[in-house]
Amino acid sequence: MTDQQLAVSVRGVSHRFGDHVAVDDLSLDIAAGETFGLLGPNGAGKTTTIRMLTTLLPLRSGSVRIFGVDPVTRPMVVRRAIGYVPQQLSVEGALTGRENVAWFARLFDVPRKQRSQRVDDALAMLDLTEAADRLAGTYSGGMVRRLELAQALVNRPALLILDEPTVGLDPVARDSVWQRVRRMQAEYGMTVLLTTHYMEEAEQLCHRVALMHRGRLQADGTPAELQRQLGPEATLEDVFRHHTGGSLTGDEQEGGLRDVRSARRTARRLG
Ligand SMILES: Nc1ncnc2c1ncn2[C@@H]1O[C@H](COP(=O)(O)OP(=O)(O)OP(=O)(O)O)[C@@H](O)[C@H]1O
Repeated sequence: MTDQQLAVSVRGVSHRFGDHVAVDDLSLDIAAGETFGLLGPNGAGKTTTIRMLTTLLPLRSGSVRIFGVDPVTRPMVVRRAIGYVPQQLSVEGALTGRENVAWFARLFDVPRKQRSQRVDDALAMLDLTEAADRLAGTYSGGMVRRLELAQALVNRPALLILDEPTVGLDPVARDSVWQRVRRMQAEYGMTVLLTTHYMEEAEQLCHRVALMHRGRLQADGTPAELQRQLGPEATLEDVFRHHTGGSLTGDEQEGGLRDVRSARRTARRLG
């Protein structure tokens, strides 16, 4: 596969926080147009990896290419190609849904003449047209998440990166986010990279997945391939448990604290 057919190519990437190795010699490829899931328990290194791909963290060792472009030497080209929905809230409650998306359109340098159409299109794609002129502070958790997707979509990114897109949402809101992600992907043909703890989400959305544990890549392939390797009856959750030593939440202590943080984030979202 050539560099252009690869949306993301990661080679031998590591990242330390002090003595702690958060990402350890990671290599993976994501083909253009596929939906790729980065799976792993709390603290596996998923967000750190994403932050390096999006140029938010410096790349200290190894190499990354986004559509063949080196983010170290051409960070602006890479940033323009990427739409990023982080775990932290990126919606301003005192602005309307439309104003939130318009703000992102300005941030991303969407040409002035196209802005209002692009904002309308992004809101429509996420089924937020009717609620567009309400303050985002009045939105439900699921609507906030859809508004964040609309923000990330407004510059028509070639690569959409979603960090735990449905954490803290109820099953109905989760399903509605999944539908929109599928629709966005089908309509714009973009590459999607998402992280998730939910194996059902990975099975529903992802063409291929990679499993990380303690900073290292443990396995990658299609969900069906990984399941087959383990046995005829294996589920993706069995695969996950097999490669992470049985834990869906990582190190118990760390998982506890991080779960609280994640629940707080969700509560803020909903509140
Ligand atoms: N800014 C930081 N300073 C110090 N340590 C950090 C920092 N960010 C992350 N870490 C540590 O690096 C490791 C990987 O964290 P990371 O957030 O990448 O994991 P994750 O797989 O995204 O987890 P989660 O699913 O909980 O978001 C963890 O042990 C975490 O505590």
